[in-house]
Amino acid sequence: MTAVTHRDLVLDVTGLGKTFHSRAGGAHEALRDVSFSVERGSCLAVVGESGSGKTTAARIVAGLETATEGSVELASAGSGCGVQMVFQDPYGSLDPRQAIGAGLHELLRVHGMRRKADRADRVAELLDSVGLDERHTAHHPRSLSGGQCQRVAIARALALEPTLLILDEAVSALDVSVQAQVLNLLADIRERTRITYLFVSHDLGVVRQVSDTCVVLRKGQIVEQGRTIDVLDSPQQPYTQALVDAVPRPGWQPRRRSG
Ligand SMILES: Nc1ncnc2c1ncn2[C@@H]1O[C@H](COP(=O)(O)OP(=O)(O)OP(=O)(O)O)[C@@H](O)[C@H]1O
Repeated sequence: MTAVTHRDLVLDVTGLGKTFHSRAGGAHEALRDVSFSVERGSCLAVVGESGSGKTTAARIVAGLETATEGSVELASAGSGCGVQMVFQDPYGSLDPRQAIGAGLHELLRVHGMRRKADRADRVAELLDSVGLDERHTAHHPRSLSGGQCQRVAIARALALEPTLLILDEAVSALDVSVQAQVLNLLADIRERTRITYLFVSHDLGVVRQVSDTCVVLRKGQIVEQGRTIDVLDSPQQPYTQALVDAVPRPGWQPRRRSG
């Protein structure tokens, strides 16, 4: 048995900085000196309030945005494709004109799977891995629920066997019960495949459930990082404490106004 050693990092981000420049000549520093790493098979959550820089950090790691400073090192992917990303809007990430099965076939074909029979096997396997089946291949996105669409988006991301899967508010648009199903699915996939997750979320309840470690961003800078359970159970910084306090706990009642 090989233990996950400290050196078995899938992602190592060092000193990341990003400044956006507007046409009018203004500058906005979205990230400053952000460093974190993720061990193979683990899940790192990036948390923080709206505008703290979570998506910018994720997009830089995915190669969709360039950093102004710093470096992103990603473990080599073997036969897979490195990084894939799943976004918040399940419908927006799928082609509305294409049936689910045809979309997956095309994706696999473009990535070099020539034989139709091989693709059909892989499509069945991928749908099965996200709790869908043959019946869903003929569906178009609009005839699926939000949760089913997000499962398809995850299947498409997994099709390319990424080393790292970035989930940017990937369950935020779903109802709580559907959210729980997709989170369980992500946990199952991680157990089966040892895939690594970078999980961007403003929802600390979800973050507590899915992640091993977390990074707390505020105005583009890391204010706290460590094991999720430690950070959320005993936050060292007032900002983190305020985020934790904002999460309703079991038994929480909305305050009623008297009179
Ligand atoms: N392309 C861009 N051009 C200019 N400013 C940008 C751009 N993208 C993001 N920003 C700014 O950078 C800051 C960080 O944005 P980012 O989307 O990374 O935050 P976030 O934490 O993901 O927020 P949210 O949860 O609302 O998506 C914000 O002030 C945002 O307005």
